[in-house]
Amino acid sequence: KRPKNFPPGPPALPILGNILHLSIQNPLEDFERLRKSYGNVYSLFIGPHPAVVINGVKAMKEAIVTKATDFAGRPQDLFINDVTHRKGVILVDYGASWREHRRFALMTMRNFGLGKKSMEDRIHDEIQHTMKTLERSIGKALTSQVMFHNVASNIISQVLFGTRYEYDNEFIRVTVRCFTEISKITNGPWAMLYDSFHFIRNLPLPFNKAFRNVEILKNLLICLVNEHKQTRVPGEPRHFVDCYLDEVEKVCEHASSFSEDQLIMYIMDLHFAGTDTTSNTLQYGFLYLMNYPHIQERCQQEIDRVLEGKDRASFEDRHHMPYMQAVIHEVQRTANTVPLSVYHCTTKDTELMGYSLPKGTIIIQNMRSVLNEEGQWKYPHEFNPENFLNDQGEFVKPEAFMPFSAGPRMCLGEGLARMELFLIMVTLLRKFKFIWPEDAGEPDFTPVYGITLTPRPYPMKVQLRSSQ
Ligand code: HEM
Repeated sequence: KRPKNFPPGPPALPILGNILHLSIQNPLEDFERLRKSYGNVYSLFIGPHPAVVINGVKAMKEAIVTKATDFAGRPQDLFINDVTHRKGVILVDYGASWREHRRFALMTMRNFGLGKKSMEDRIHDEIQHTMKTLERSIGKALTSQVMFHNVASNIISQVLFGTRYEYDNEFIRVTVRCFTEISKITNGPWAMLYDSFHFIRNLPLPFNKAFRNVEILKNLLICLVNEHKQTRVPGEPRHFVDCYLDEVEKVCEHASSFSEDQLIMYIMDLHFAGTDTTSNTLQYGFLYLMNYPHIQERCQQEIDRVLEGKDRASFEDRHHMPYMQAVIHEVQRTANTVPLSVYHCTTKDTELMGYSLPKGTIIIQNMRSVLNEEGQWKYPHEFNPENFLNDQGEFVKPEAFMPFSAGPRMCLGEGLARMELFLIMVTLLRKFKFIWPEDAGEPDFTPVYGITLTPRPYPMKVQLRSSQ
């Protein structure tokens, strides 16, 4: 039963909640359909759990920016919480442990070069390896799927462990596979059934694969942390893991939430969040650029002009590349990489757009409702970089651009992701032309649903650009 003055929504059935109103394969269309019937703030029951779906910039900002802390919790009784043992940073509830770990990640990433030349160097080093993969594929069709996951995984690995892995190394192959599978299982049909029906939680059903994958990843990370413990010099950190271990030693001196046990899930969180998001955005980026060759060419003209005489792009160059900036932002807008953000929950009884929401209500951000919102974009429903250009051809960012969400829980890797997207796309487009193979048929932009949206595997042909 809906609490008093709770947002409206479709009638919920006992035990089943609203599961029959949603496609368990991909509920995104249903979220849009329900918005048309019930408005920008409506409610659903995920089994016994009341949830509110937020749509459109106005409601979204009121919740996660204006009433920030009221909406900054994370639900704790879902599939994903059991899989990640309620540790780490992404899914941890609003409170001291989350705050300390978030602050630590932001500070340590800055100390290890974010916003500085050293992070650009790491990204460029990794791009060199991708370029070799592409050079070997000239004239043949290749699939970009694993390639972009490898790049993104290695960049965040450099920050976390000070290491990159050859693309055929066991560690990177297993982690990328496990991350990709977890991303799909976690928002997939079995997770939805797990969240709705408590009695199936101990049964041997397909969702157990996510638990197995997390165990595999945990064991790999425990070995890795143990190796680093053998060689570290306290007080002289080489990377994120060393910094954290220094912090754990300080715990003896003052109360803190830092522990070695936390560390494993924490680095898994950062590694996962840093891999599956950027790589899927890049995959969409190149899919669009191959199918809109005039846009690809216009990017290349701007890149050639701005980088003339320079060996490589720097992140600062973005200020002289309004078109490239517009294209990258348009890729992010249309890719809608994290379609339901990460579920929030209310930390106390609160209100939203005149409705009353009790403490503990699950909050689902329908990101598409903002990224495609009519009235916010010149061309809400098409891939068109003009969405980010004004009449003078200057780059502008409308307030509805929020693929990283907003407020206290907003993505803490935004700075890194933006640097990666810019340097990778500019460097690859400067050297190569990306071509949709003639025999590949019509492109399919329909995403595979999960925590992240992924394009279906597609072929790509590369040619060296004659001017380079
Ligand atoms: C294109 C790339 C990326 C996109 C679109 C993206 C998007 C998001 C979104 C929508 C959230 C949820 C925010 C909320 O709950 O309100 C999030 C959270 C998060 N992201 Fe990202 N992300 C990206 C890249 C990264 C990278 C590279 C890292 C690496 C460090 C990262 C780390 C995190 C973490 C740790 C959180 C949880 C923050 C918290 O709960 O306090 N993300 N991201």
